[in-house]
Amino acid sequence: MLELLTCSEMAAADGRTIAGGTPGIVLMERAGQAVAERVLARASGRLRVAVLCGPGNNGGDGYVVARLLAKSGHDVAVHALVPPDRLRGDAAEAARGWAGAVLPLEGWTADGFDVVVDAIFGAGLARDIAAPVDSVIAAVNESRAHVVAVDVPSGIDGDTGAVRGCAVEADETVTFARRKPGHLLLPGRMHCGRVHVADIGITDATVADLGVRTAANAPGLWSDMLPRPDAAGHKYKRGHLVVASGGPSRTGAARLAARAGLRAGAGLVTVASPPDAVAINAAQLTAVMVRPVDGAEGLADILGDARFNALVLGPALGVGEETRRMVEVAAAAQRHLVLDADALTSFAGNLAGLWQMVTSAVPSGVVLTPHEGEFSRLFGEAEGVAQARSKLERARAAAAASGAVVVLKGPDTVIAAPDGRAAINENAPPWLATAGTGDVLAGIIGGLMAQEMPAFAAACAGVWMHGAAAAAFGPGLIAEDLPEMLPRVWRELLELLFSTGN
Ligand SMILES: NC(=O)C1=CN([C@@H]2O[C@H](COP(=O)(O)OP(=O)(O)OC[C@H]3O[C@@H](n4cnc5c(N)ncnc54)[C@H](OP(=O)(O)O)[C@@H]3O)[C@@H](O)[C@H]2O)[C@@H](O)CC1
Ligand SMILES: Nc1ncnc2c1ncn2[C@@H]1O[C@H](COP(=O)(O)OP(=O)(O)O)[C@@H](O)[C@H]1O
Ligand SMILES: [K+]
Repeated sequence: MLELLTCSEMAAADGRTIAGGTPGIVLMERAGQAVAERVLARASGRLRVAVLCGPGNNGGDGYVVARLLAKSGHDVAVHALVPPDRLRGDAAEAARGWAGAVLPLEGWTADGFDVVVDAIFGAGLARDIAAPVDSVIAAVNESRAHVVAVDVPSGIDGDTGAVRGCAVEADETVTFARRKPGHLLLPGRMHCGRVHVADIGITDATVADLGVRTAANAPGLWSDMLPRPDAAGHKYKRGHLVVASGGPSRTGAARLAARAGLRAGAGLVTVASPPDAVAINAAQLTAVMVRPVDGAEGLADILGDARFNALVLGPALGVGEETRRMVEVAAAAQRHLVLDADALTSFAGNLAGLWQMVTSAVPSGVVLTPHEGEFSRLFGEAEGVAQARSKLERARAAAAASGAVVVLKGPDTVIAAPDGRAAINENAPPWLATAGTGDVLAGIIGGLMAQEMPAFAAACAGVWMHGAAAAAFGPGLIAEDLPEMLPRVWRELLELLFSTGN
């Protein structure tokens, strides 16, 4: 159930289900039923319900909801953007099932309604919302009524999560078969309230046949690739992660990443430190080791030892030629690589160099972890990025342009692979936005890759574990707290895996 369907994939699933013998009106009836159930779940007495119906099938769902709620004894008013005789197909049929009055949508006010069912626009939203719907949406958002959106809050683009002019702020959203990217991407996610997925008879096999490439990021996506504790294992079997440190006044970021890599399960972790910063690093490290490494040349020397199998390069490393050369040395030495912060910025304006470096690295892949600023410096000019309609499409275009797995960070982090797979993360709490948490993320992903977890899976798992660690700690979090929460996250993950037999 982790797949996220675009509006056109949903339409294809709908079409195939209808072709398989389930009439469209039956799907609409089930959709309306699922929405009505959500409203009824709240009812302790007679409710005053406004059902706001648009001109398409989203409105059709609304007429079904209106009929079912009225039948259950609630006081229902239908307000429609177009008169029922202008509806077509299944929506027209659904409207014929509504015996009550149909009032105009224009000028609707929230007076006295307990519940608003938003069935104005769903997957068919095609342009920005204008008058008179804009003022109706403003009235919905100002009202005290409980708002239940059908499929997506009207005004939210289901594919991109964008607000098209203005959008309903729902308390609950009932969608069908699977969630859509717009339920997870911002700002869409903030408009949905709680999202329920209703089964309307579109089978898992029908969804599987669509070849969907986008998923919500959750353990089901990568748990079978997680490194497992092995009774016969020893530390050398769990990889040796190297994290490069900046100079004497810029060492903290590498230590944060290093500790996170160790907590993520790497058998050993070494901070590769400029010689003049070794004393500072050594004074603050215990389980993590330190080694003097002087720039790209020094890195090439230590990579003569095949046991150093993964590297995190970038946190506070410095922007410029030397950092770029360190990245190239690591890639040429065929190590698993996580590139963050300064390592990314060192390739700004040099996408061809980045591509060359990535494609010379190990086939299992390179992971790039830009935040929005680093992303635009690096990929602003990349093919497909400027034209992309959403964060999801931008991350995908960047992965294709670089050949690397791209983790485009933020409250709705998108992880995209060059082969087109992508995942949207949703477990990161807002208190994760604090200095140094990005360094920790790079370390977690590096730690998983040191254990030979494939790049895309390691990136998805790392992002999820990072969010789960922050959620487990709670508000007041600082970056140092994150690695210390990983044991709890691991325990929960492993319990989940053993309980589901995976
Ligand atoms: N697929 C499935 O499996 C199932 C789908 N189901 C339901 O169907 C919904 C999709 O229905 P849909 O395709 O008819 O689109 P919908 O959102 O009703 O809007 C289209 C209408 O709005 C209009 N319009 C668009 N933008 C506008 C704007 N800014 N301002 C003004 N007008 C605008 C547009 O006009 P046009 O662009 O043609 O001029 C057209 O008339 C889906 O969300 C779900 O609820 C369920 O029944 C269960 C099975
Ligand atoms: N509003 C937010 N809600 C949840 N997570 C966030 C939010 N803003 C940022 N993050 C996460 O916090 C981390 C910040 O990383 P980054 O921007 O590299 O910071 P730093 O360079 O200080 O380490 C990323 O994992 C990002 O996804
Ligand atoms: K809607």
